[in-house]
Amino acid sequence: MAPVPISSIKIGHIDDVQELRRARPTTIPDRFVRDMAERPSTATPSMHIPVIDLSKLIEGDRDQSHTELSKLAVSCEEWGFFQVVNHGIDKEMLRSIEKVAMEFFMLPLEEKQKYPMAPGTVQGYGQAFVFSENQKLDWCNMLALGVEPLFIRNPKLWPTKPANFSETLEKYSASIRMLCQILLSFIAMSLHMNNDAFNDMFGDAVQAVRMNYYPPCSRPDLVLGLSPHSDGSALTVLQQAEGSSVGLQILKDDNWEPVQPVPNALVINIGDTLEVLTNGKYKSVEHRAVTHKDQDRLSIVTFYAPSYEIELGPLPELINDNRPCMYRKYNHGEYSKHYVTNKLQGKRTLEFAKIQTKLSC
Ligand SMILES: COC(=O)C(/C=C/C1=C(C)CCCC1(C)C)=C/O[C@H]1C=C(C)C(=O)O1
Ligand SMILES: O=C(O)CCC(=O)C(=O)O
Ligand SMILES: [Fe+2]
Repeated sequence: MAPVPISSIKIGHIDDVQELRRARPTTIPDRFVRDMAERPSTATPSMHIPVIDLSKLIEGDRDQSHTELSKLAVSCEEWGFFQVVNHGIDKEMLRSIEKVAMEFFMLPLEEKQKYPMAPGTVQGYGQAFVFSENQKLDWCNMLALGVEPLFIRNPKLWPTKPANFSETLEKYSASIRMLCQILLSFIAMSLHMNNDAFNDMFGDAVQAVRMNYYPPCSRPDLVLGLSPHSDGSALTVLQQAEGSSVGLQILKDDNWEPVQPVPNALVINIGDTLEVLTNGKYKSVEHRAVTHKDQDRLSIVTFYAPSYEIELGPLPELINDNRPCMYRKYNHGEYSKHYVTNKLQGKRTLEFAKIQTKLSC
């Protein structure tokens, strides 16, 4: 995907938050301090998003799989989020990706800066989605990499330290890819569609990984770890590293609700692409990350989306009198370009595809 011309973007100096934390300034630099309306409130109760047991879907008896499939439908329709347990990915694999990611973030800044995320691009180490000097910054360091298909990879941005980084990421990504395909087949079934419908439609699916490291922040009440956004993917798989602080929040009934991690579960969320394909039946829900005063946090996020060539739009079987067509047809490559060239701003990116007037599809 073509990066935005670097010369056209003035983003100013971006402080590295791990270095900021180390320096322990008495005040938080202004570029990180959010306007009042955006600041996270402290006293929110922790709520439990639905938990789906994949083993019941795959090998449960008729009743179990039927009940779990209905739970999956409700999760996608009412929450846009669920946690999946018994997903088949070994604990060792989960720990090994956490270990290499953490080892990378703990390297000296000069080493990490060998893999810079250039302004206007989304791959490498740094802060993505920054397009102006007066944009507020997230209290987060990230390493984002395209994984599949091979042409989206930029091998120069794959860290050589720790030595087993690439091998671990390859193995992890292959198992997460399989999980996404399995989940998409059950999601299709939950919509009374053929189980292969999405996997066949997606072609050679695009897969990218983003590792987010949130150092502690002395004023978690003033900053955000990650700005509110919905994901542009079809599905996102989010791993909250073992021992991390609670940090993910989802917008539910106009309240920011923290997601309590379930040990070894993976958090799955519906991205904009499935919202469009299902004509808004399944929701791509806004979410953000907050920071903690004393604890750091690591999340490993996989975005899974159709091939760039694919033309998308609401599926005809999900358009009816009760649910008139909400989105126009578009090319997924164009949407990806639109997504990565705009700042994260709630669900605004999806306006790209929204039908504003009462046109038919
Ligand atoms: C920091 O990056 C993101 O948050 C992100 C980007 C993903 C990508 C890469 C790192 C490499 C090239 C492909 C892609 C754009 C997927 C979010 O990804 C979402 C946004 C879209 C669109 C999507 O499919 O996933
Ligand atoms: O770190 C988190 O919990 C949220 C990450 C996220 O939403 C993302 O990377 O898109
Ligand atoms: Fe996200």
